[in-house]
Amino acid sequence: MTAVVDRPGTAISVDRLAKSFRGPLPRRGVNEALRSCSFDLPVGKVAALVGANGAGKTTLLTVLAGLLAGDDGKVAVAGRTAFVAQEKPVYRHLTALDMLGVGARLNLVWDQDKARRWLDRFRVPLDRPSGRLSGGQRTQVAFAVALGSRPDVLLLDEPLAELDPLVRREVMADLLVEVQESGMTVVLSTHVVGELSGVADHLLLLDDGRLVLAGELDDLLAGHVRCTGPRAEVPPVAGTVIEAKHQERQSSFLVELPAGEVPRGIAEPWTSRPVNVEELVLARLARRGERG
Ligand SMILES: Nc1ncnc2c1ncn2[C@@H]1O[C@H](COP(=O)(O)OP(=O)(O)OP(=O)(O)O)[C@@H](O)[C@H]1O
Repeated sequence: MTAVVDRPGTAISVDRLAKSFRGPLPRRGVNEALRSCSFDLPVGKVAALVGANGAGKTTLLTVLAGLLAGDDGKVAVAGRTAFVAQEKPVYRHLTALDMLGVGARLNLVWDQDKARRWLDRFRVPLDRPSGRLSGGQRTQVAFAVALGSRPDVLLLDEPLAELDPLVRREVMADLLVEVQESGMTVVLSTHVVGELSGVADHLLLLDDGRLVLAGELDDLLAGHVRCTGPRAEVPPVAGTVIEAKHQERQSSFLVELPAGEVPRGIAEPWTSRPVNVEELVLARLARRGERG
């Protein structure tokens, strides 16, 4: 079971969490979905959980939500959680308003106005059976129910998948307002990495069940640099090469700087520039592909 965080200012604390699934008979191989994952997330932050298909994002969110037990390690969450799962539960005959009624009955704390405002804001038909709502509208119903329960920690599994680009932006902007007003903490898994800037302030990057990046986004970005210069086998700065691209006369490296290193200017003809979240994540994910 998920424990309660006892450190003030920490919303989620995960320490060496491991979770395996057993494959089907007769071979019954073990699938390590999470391998010794550790991170802390402060209260009031928005963390983006990214990783390739099958990296372990849903498994981590499900454990954080208290719906699945880890095999090893510790998980602690401060306060009440709400979980919007990837497959939105559809009670086909219940309308959006019925769903709010269910939310009101199932939750000890319930804010009907907040839930209702979300449905109105995104123009969700209130009295149409859920089975006849679009995928995006069903997502909004799930959001409304989750927000109505006034969670301290909101866990969202690919919430943007069924929303059009404009609505995605509106939903993220409104969620940020909720975070600012309520002090809620959000963890959202997503493949839409290009839209994370200005939304997420923390990044959790899973690679085959391992948490390979975890921390404040600005710190993670500052710990990497892109160097471009004449064709070379190694970059002009110390660190771990995350990505190397070579053309006939030019090389470009994305380098993770040694911990605590302040990036210094590099000698001409090399040039360096900061990396953005999209290229950092894509380079990390591609690295996995190269390793097989
Ligand atoms: N109930 C289960 N039984 C067996 N294996 C499972 C189960 N749930 C997940 N897995 C496996 O655990 C690994 C992690 O799955 P998970 O759903 O957490 O990944 P994900 O990062 O959310 O993927 P996606 O981006 O495709 O949604 C995968 O290899 C998956 O096949």
